[in-house]
Amino acid sequence: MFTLRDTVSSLQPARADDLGKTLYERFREEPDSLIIPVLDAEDRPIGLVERNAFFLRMAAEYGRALYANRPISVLMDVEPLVVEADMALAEFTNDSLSYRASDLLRGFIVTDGGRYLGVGTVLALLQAASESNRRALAQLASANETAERAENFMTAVVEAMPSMVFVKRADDHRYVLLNRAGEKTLGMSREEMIGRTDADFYSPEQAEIYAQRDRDLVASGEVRVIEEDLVPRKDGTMAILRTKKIAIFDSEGKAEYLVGVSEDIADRKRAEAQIARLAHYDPLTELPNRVLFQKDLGEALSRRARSGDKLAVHFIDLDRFKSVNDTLGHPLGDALLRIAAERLRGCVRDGDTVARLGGDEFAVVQTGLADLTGATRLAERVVEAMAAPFDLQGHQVMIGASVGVSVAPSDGDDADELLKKADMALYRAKADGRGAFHFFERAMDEELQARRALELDLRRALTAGEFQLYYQPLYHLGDDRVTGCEALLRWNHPDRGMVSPADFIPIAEEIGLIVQLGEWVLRQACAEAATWPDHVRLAVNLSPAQFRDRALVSTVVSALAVSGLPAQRLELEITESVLLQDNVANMSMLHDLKALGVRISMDDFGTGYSSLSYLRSFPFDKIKIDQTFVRDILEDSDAMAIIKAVLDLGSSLGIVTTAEGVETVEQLNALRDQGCAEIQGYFISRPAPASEIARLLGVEARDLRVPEGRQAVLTFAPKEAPAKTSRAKRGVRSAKA
Ligand SMILES: Nc1nc2c(ncn2[C@@H]2O[C@@H]3COP(=O)(O)O[C@H]4[C@@H](O)[C@H](n5cnc6c(=O)[nH]c(N)nc65)O[C@@H]4COP(=O)(O)O[C@H]3[C@H]2O)c(=O)[nH]1
Repeated sequence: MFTLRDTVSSLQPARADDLGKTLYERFREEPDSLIIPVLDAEDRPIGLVERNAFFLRMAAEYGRALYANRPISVLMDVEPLVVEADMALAEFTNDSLSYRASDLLRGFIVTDGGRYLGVGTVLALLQAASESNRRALAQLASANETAERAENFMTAVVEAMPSMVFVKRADDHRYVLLNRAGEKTLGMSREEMIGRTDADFYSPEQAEIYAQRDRDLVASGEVRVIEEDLVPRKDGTMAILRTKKIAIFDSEGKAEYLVGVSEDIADRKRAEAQIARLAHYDPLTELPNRVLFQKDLGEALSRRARSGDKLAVHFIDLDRFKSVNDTLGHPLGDALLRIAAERLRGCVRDGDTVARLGGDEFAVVQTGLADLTGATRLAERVVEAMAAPFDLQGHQVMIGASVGVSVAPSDGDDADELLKKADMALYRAKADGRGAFHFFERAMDEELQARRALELDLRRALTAGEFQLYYQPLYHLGDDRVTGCEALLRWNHPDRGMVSPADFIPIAEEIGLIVQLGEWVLRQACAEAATWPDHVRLAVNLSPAQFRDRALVSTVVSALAVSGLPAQRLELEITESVLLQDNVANMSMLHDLKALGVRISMDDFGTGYSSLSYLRSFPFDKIKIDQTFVRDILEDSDAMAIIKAVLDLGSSLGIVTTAEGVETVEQLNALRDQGCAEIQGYFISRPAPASEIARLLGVEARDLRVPEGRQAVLTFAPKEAPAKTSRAKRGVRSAKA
């Protein structure tokens, strides 16, 4: 007996928890699969995903981003028609008149004992019917009236099929059938078509191609697929069809009919083109994305190798984009990126590639250069174009851009290498003050290697016990004694010797090590300070990056509890950048710390924005005047005026003021004359290890005083050899602000 088992083609199913991107890849690799059945863990069918519906969904804006990583169970839109394999075709055709035509046409799932076996398609039904040489139909006919029902069924199905179905006679290639979808696809009625051949509709060349295909089909006896065929419609427009054809043979093996099913793939082609576009273009700016940029750069480099010209890669980063995005919101941030992309397009020549690599990073491939003049000009044009104000719905915004440039062949001839070197040059342009461009130089590579090595060493240093704390006294001029010590971190590198905190703290911030390191400093310093006399406070620097760690307050609580140091003896020094970034959260942490009884100092005052509003926004216990003012106090009347103003401000707000970097008795006396309460600096003592400080504090408690005289009295010799610092100290803790 002819059963549905004979119509099953095995089609690899998907699992409910597979991801959308698995389906996407399968549909692309298997153009024959119109559906993919979805199974549960026990191999039972639970759904179907349709090719066209799926592609349209993935091609929609953000479609891929939305669905690619979702499980297939979310993407199933169709309840499958499930039939058991042993069902007789006769019975199926009987029953099938009650099914929805679309269920059948899309394909139905055939199971064996409830478990998935494969899919049945209408085309497979037709084919199976011919292969069994009408045996099935004859049997059906004998089973009273079933043949007629089967034929009715077949006709109903063929008519309802959304794909074009046509049948020709195998001997003279005359059309004998065209379904409704076929009439629509070709723009021709069946009356016009039936009884004629292709030669009656198409050019002789076209008709001959079709005739040859038909002859091949009969000769091979196999299913043939024409992946993409441009077929003229009656009105002259073109249909894009994918056609599957089979020949149907009679009992003597003579070809009787040629059956074709054509699918109009114009929509699918459009969706695929859209997807290809999404894979290569940035939807926001419509510029090529990183993938296409790298492809274009690779091709441009091959052309360059033949022509011998130079080629430049410009890596462009918008300078203050993040703050625009944060303050004006993402829609205006997007608008800015679109305008920036437009300006960049306006800077380059036709044939050069402008791409958005992501975020606020863009890149340009500039080809056909005889020397570096052209590259310099382009970089200048980009910097200039980005420096002009951006009008964002009435907000005038200035951001600027920095550019790093690498050149082939002098900096390399490989896409990744050139991009990497342009990036290094960009890093330098930013470090040099932004709004500038820089060409790659070999030394940058060496610097980068050195920095990488330092990063690796730094990650290791904490466990290797290479960090140590030094302490520098804070001297109270009114009480004439040391009333506190500031903990200053030292890294004793096994090969490099002492590395300055100005060199390694910014790196620790960048690589995220500062939280761990800062916690070590707090715990170590609290433990050491707990052994000092009760009136001596401990000051500890906090990096803005430590405020990103929501556990900061509990770390402080724990360091105090474990060491037994009273909270009132701990002073935390912050810079104003802590108040600049993520203001609300940081402010609430500062209040929590203050509520513990810990004192909060504003460090390096006078170097940044020094906005008075910061002093009003939080009840600071202390202001530390930056050492640059103290250094100039005797020579520069402006420095003196600023110090006076800060001292007045401190006293009117009831905040203690400390002057940093006091190196001479003249500076000390000048500060004392202005009413400064507290000083810190080499004149009192250089930073020294804990053991020295403990000794000093013991001695000092007995008899050391700073007199009105001329020399330093904390006769304690400077113990610290100065560390080599390659960067200015200023802004060390605000590097990431
Ligand atoms: N020329 C001169 N310099 C003086 C004088 N008196 C003190 N100094 C130096 O000035 C710096 C004062 O620390 P800072 O402003 O908080 O500046 C510190 C601070 O911002 C940061 N830092 C140090 N330790 C830590 C730490 O444990 N955590 C964090 N987050 N930052 C730290 O590194 C910066 C540099 O630290 P150091 O190199 O130890 O440099 C120290 C100190 O050695 C003087 O009379 N003349």
